[in-house]
Amino acid sequence: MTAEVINGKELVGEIREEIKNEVHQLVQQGTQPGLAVVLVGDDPASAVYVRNKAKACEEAGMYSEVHRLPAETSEEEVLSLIAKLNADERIHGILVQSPPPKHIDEQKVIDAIDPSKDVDCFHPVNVGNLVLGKEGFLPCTPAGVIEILKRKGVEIKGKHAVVIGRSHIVGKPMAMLLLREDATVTVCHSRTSNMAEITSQADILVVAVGRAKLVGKEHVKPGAVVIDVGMNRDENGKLCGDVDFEAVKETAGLITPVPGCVGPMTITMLLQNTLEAARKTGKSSVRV
Ligand SMILES: Nc1nc(=O)c2c([nH]1)NC[C@@H]1CN(c3ccc(C(=O)N[C@@H](CCC(=O)O)C(=O)O)cc3)C=[N+]21
Repeated sequence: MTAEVINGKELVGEIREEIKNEVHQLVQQGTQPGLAVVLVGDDPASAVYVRNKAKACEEAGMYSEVHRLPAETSEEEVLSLIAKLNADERIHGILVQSPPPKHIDEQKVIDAIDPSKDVDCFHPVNVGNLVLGKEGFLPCTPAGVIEILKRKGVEIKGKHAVVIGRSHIVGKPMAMLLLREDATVTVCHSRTSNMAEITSQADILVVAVGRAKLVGKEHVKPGAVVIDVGMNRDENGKLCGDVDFEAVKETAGLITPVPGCVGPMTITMLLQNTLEAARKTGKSSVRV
């Protein structure tokens, strides 16, 4: 058996087209959704992501601004920029690229973001609402994974979903979202023993660890849906996920490629959240 490889470009293109139409309508009502991205330091990978986010905003008809701050910027200066963006009526979404340089307390910066502008869904208020199942922003990468599953017609309810990884950004909120969709959820991590035994029971396997080729054929039940959130460089400097794609492709039923699926879908969910934030705050933006 050979897996169907999900065409991420097609999926993402479809959703971005929908978002673009909704942005257009909102602009006609007098509000242009606006996103501010804050990048502290000069990590080259972060610079690429930030550029991709700004470009996606523009293509969707949104306003975007990128604040590039030198690596030695003080925590105080970042906090004062956040305060300015919180008060800026043109800005509906604020994202501080993670991770910041070590001298900056990331949690402190996140706590300073107005929760109604926290399009990453990293603020404790939004994380709390997510866990309680209340309305609010959904974290971009996990929300993107759910979107992929739904658009591909994968049933989640009653299925065994296994998440590998327990980060605050992906693993934990991913488990929460799958639970909200009525999956039976197991979370594996670096201290899990007999991981293959557990993951090979999964109907849906989401891998978010950050280690190239961690997941092989022995980890995957024949016919399972495998979602690869990893973003690594292999020995030749080529982008690759956490899943040994060539091996697992033979076993899985449905699989996501890296690059070209979860990454662009994450950015799409960021656009979605920014649009929602603009809708909620209503009339405060640029008048056209
Ligand atoms: N506050 C914050 N929010 C984030 O959402 C956030 C962050 N910090 N820090 C870093 C991670 C990483 N991340 C990616 C998003 C898109 C791609 C993406 O589009 N990847 C392309 C490839 C891009 C390339 O060529 O390098 C793909 O998978 O096809 C990758 C990585 C968001 N993150």
